[in-house]
Amino acid sequence: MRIAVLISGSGSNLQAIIDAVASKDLKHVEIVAVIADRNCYGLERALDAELPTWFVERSETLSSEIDEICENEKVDLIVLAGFLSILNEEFCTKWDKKIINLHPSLLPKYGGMGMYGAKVHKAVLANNEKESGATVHYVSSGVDEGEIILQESFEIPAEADLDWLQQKISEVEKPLLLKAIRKLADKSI
Ligand SMILES: Nc1nc2c(c(=O)[nH]1)N[C@@H](CN(C=O)c1ccc(C(=O)N[C@@H](CCC(=O)O)C(=O)O)cc1)CN2
Ligand SMILES: NCC(=O)N[C@@H]1O[C@H](COP(=O)([O-])[O-])[C@@H](O)[C@H]1O
Repeated sequence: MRIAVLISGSGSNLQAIIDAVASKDLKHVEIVAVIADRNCYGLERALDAELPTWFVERSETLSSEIDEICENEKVDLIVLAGFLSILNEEFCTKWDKKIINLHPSLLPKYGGMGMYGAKVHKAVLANNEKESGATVHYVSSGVDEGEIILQESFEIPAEADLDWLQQKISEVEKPLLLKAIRKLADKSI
């Protein structure tokens, strides 16, 4: 399965995919494109791994530029791994059930516009939630509204702070994302 990974940040989840492919923990998967919408450390990770990499500026044409790359590279699955631009309706319709997103909460809670990165963790802690987790879902035109593929939850201890939650989410979401990609890759054989 030919995958494109879309990033906007440090790329630790991209690195998890890179490492899983290299170690054959993720079989029948090839990263054929890494696409960033801003300068970010994830780009360095992609270049270090000598992966085909694109930088697409945030603009009205972002979705169509990403579409062209994914068409040209014959992408089978688009993985949003910390990607922070909203893909337009035309793109989401065309690539329906071929785009997945990793989100750092138990959707439908703490999803939608404005809910990304530490903003999610701060909201979860502010509401004194007793559990949280990560979600992998199909991407639809609405933000974080697509069909859920997999979720992994954990209890939040009373003494948990932002650092604890960020670390716990980071630990939980990487195997969850790999499990989702593996599930879709196995289906595609
Ligand atoms: N059409 C869709 N596009 C995207 C989805 C989606 O479900 N449907 N998921 C997001 C990822 N995401 C949460 O998982 C998310 C990303 C960004 C935002 C947000 O509020 N973004 C801000 C800008 C942030 C920035 O560029 O620094 C905004 O658009 O104003 C919310 C949720 C990826 N795309
Ligand atoms: N709403 C989307 C969102 O918040 N995604 C989150 O961004 C981080 C990216 O980390 P990374 O760049 O190190 O992979 C991850 O925690 C991911 O769940």
